[in-house]
Amino acid sequence: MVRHGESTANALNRYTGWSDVDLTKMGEQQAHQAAKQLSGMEIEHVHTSVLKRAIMTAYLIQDDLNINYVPITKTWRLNERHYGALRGQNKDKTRKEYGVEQVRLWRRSYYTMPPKLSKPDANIGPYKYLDPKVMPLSESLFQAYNRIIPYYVDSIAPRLLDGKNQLIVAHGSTIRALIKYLERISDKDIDGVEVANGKPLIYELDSKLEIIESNRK
Ligand SMILES: O=C(O)[C@@H](CO)OP(=O)(O)O
Repeated sequence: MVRHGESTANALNRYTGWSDVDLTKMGEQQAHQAAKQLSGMEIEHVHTSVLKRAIMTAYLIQDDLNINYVPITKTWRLNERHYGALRGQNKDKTRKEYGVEQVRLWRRSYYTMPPKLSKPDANIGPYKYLDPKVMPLSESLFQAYNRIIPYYVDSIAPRLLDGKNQLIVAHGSTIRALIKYLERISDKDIDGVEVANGKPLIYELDSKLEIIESNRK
């Protein structure tokens, strides 16, 4: 699992969520670094979100590994957690306005929802055929988990059971949800888990999809 490289919003310290922002030059370099760490692994399927910071990271990694031919699935289910009305705001500014503890809860608690949008985003582009009823106004990690894990169960686990290594290029909270599921981390303890840009988390699983080894500290 790889979190996308640094985005323009990360560089400006802004809440991002479903905003579709580009990678910075540093973000592209982080993707190349990630590819170096993955070299030698036989990857048979790539999964990413419908957000271009993850898609571009995936493409750069595929290109460096010379596995451009490997099928890639882009799904809204792997999108970052939706940051609601915080989207686009500067994180330090919100700390000053709402306090450090409130911001910590919005960013890292499992059940806290960020303030909602007044109406959902338009059903256009990658969301054109997505049931409007599931377009979020904002999401807690719990809500994001409930859309992410069915994708893991339906589309990633069957290929793992078939012995296939797969690359998931996604987002901080998407990957936190997957870590929570794979490592059975409690609702409380997940608030201490951080995921760095462009640093592959490699899990080796047994035939029951339990972890044999991982490089996550
Ligand atoms: O803004 C976001 O969408 C995420 C990831 O960059 O930020 P945070 O780490 O604050 O959840």
